[in-house]
Amino acid sequence: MAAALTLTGIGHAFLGRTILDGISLTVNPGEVVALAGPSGCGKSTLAHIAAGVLAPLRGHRDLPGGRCGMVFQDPRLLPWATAADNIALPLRLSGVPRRDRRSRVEAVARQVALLPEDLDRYPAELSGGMRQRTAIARALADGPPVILFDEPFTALDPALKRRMQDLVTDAAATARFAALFITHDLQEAARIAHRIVVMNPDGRGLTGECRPPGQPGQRDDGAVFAFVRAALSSSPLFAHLNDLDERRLP
Ligand SMILES: Nc1ncnc2c1ncn2[C@@H]1O[C@H](COP(=O)(O)OP(=O)(O)OP(=O)(O)O)[C@@H](O)[C@H]1O
Repeated sequence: MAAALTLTGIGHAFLGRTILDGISLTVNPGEVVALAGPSGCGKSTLAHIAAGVLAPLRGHRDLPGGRCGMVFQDPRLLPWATAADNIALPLRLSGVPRRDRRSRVEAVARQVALLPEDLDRYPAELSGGMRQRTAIARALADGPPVILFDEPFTALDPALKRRMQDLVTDAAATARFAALFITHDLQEAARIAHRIVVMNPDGRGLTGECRPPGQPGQRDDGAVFAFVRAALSSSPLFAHLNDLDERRLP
């Protein structure tokens, strides 16, 4: 099976300071890969390289499907456009005729549980959760083979966070996109991912990876808590996950 996203030997530096080095990673079609690592290790930089919005100084990015969606912590909606028009943006950019856009917008809105009346609202009229649903619907709209999630739920309260995680799990199972989901929350990774990849704290290479038992969407809370407790207390893979090096933070 050809990978949906392959990063090979990625290296990057800002202002002469190496941020990433020797990062190689693949995500297969239909697979949700959580990318974990301590704050400041370069996860967002890697996501921007994977999305193609930042050219790496070293290494190669291969995205055979050509397109990818992105969801950020800040939903980044156009404030002057309704939810429907925000969701339709990728369709408009790829030249889908107006008459076909509405039905596609309604279909992805249903997938993220937005109601028809929400679609005519402007971002300022929507709650934080509804705005993030709109951002996810926008990422799904043109059916990209890969979606990159950059800590999308970090700012949400725990109940909403769980609901959004379930939404991603359901959408990934239905639409079969490949997802690279960046998070420093191991519990989140353990709920939503098929595979967890851990970055070294200094961004130079990967520490390793593991597969939590079971499948996303089928792990109950007990299984998730047991995995996280064992991982944080005894696995060398996660020993530095909660380290904080403020010199590497913006
Ligand atoms: N445009 C930029 N110019 C200069 N330095 C940058 C730039 N973007 C990021 N950095 C630096 O690169 C390092 C890695 O940042 P990045 O945001 O990729 O890490 P992260 O692992 O996503 O962090 P967090 O988990 O806190 O979001 C940080 O030290 C940051 O200050």
